[in-house]
Amino acid sequence: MSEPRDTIFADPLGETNPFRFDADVARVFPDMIRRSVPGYTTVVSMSGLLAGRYATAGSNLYDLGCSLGASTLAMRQNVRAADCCIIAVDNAAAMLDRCRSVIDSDTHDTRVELVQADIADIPIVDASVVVLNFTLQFIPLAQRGDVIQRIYRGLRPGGILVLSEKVTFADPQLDALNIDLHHQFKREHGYSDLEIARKRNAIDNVLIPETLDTHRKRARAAGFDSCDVWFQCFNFASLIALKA
Ligand SMILES: C[S@@+](CC[C@H](N)C(=O)[O-])C[C@H]1O[C@@H](n2cnc3c(N)ncnc32)[C@H](O)[C@@H]1O
Ligand SMILES: O=C(O)C(=O)C[C@]1(C(=O)O)C=C[C@@H](O)C=C1
Repeated sequence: MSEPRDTIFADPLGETNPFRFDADVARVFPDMIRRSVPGYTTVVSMSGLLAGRYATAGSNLYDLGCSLGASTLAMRQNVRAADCCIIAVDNAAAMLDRCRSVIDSDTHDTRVELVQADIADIPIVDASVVVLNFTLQFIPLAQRGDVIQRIYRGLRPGGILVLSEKVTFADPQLDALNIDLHHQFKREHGYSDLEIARKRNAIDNVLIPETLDTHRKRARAAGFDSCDVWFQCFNFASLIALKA
């Protein structure tokens, strides 16, 4: 069955309110994110591969900001370690409702728990893998250090954080170029200039991107022994951070 198409910002007379993960967004989310985030499919499937490699028996795996469960499913399909539990967290009821039916129709063995909560509040306990795919960017800047520190503390030694984000560049020319390339990517995936402009306004001050350097420094400050980029396409990147 084909996914419902994202036309949320297509109406020239529509109001542009701040972006929210409501029922309208939840309905079109798979199409929206695939046509909006260069490399999304690769990031999700490689999150699964990494989860398969780092999951240890009896541990928890977290998918923080799970949306409709794409990364949860990728992890579930790859985990071979015994007695693991994937804890998928999102604070948007509309996203979690749809996530529940996605997970219910999947037949892989690893247990999945869905939790409606703010990732700034949930305890991270006995984890081998934590995935934060395109979610930290929505957390207030002042809370981000604490979120990463709690993840570090909740990971077992040998555990991994996968952190994927929209990023900015300190060099203004590179920043402008990458924003432009991202918009070209969206145009080539069928979004009009109007839709691109309206979405840009809607996510302004809602999605706050940072530089890769800021992400690396925050991970180091939280205690991670190694952290660097494993994937990047334009202004979207994914990092791995390792706890020795
Ligand atoms: C871009 S989506 C994440 C995509 C998803 N990780 C995937 O791989 O398909 C961001 C998600 O983060 C959730 N979110 C935003 N702020 C949150 C918070 N403070 N606590 C929990 N979830 C949050 C949103 O509801 C949304 O579902
Ligand atoms: O930056 C943009 O233009 C986006 O559309 C990106 C983005 C994201 O990275 O989360 C923003 C909101 C939606 O969740 C889907 C994609």
